[in-house]
Amino acid sequence: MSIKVVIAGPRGRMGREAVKLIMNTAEFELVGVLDHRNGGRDLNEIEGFSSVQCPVYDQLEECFTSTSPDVLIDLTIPETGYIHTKTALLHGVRPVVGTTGFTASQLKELKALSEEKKVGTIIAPNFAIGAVLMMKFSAMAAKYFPDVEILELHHDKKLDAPSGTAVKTAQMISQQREQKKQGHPDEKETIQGARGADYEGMRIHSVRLPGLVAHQQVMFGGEGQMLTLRHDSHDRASFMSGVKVCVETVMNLETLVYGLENILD
Ligand SMILES: NC(=O)C1=CN([C@@H]2O[C@H](COP(=O)(O)OP(=O)(O)OC[C@H]3O[C@@H](n4cnc5c(N)ncnc54)[C@H](O)[C@@H]3O)[C@@H](O)[C@H]2O)C=CC1
Ligand SMILES: O=C(O)C1=N[C@H](C(=O)O)C[C@H](O)C1
Repeated sequence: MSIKVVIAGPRGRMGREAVKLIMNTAEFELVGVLDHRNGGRDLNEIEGFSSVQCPVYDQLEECFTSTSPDVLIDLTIPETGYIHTKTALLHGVRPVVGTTGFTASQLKELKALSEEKKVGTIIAPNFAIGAVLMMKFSAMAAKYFPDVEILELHHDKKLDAPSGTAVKTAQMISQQREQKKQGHPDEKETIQGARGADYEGMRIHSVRLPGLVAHQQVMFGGEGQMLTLRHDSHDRASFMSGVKVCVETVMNLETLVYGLENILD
């Protein structure tokens, strides 16, 4: 039996890749898409989708009622993605969320709702296996190198900063080290923001430039040595094997999983 999927944000950079993935995977069926600007049309009327037949909705509830999907893939923007995820949980539809920028309290609320409704949910700040390994290796390294700074670099159309990946990396590192104020105890910024964002004493620096896709460098400093871990997504195809695993796995979950590393062997 196929897994029925709805995609929110099909015209986006990630949404377009996700439409291709679902269309090219025999076990998945694209039953609808949510696009706030094109409700009532068919996807094949929209530029770039001439070979994909599928109804477009601008209201999520109507989409769910008409298509009875198993899974919602959300690839939109933070505020909207949060509302979509909540709405999906209330309708018994399993969310697979790539959208980043949710607050800690939103994540907590969605986790509680997922558990209450027993509706599996995956929120993955990064679907690329290489990025997940970089995060895991960073957490391992932090035990030996507690002085660390994160540099994330993205295209200049990105809305949230720091990236979801950088925040998740910092969280994973902070589970392996004591909170630590880094740098000189008396350091002063002469231009505000020079030292980056502060996550439990760990600095996160965000670069936004045309020409970039999605990149992160985690730098560890020790006595007379440096360790640098870096991952580069040069193409959004890098995220799609992770999306596929999430859609398959979420079917067997009854709680919320935050991070692809928690479902990989
Ligand atoms: N988890 C992961 O591996 C990855 C996550 N992302 C995240 O995915 C999200 C989307 O990224 P991109 O595709 O690059 O962005 P994009 O800007 O290309 O696409 C965003 C989509 O959201 C839709 N949208 C905007 N406002 C909306 C609203 N009010 N209602 C419904 N739809 C709305 C737009 O029409 C567009 O299709 C971002 O949060 C980004 O950080 C991006 C790449 C990888
Ligand atoms: O917006 C992006 O492009 C990306 N967003 C995710 C994030 O915020 O970490 C994942 C990846 O870095 C690409």
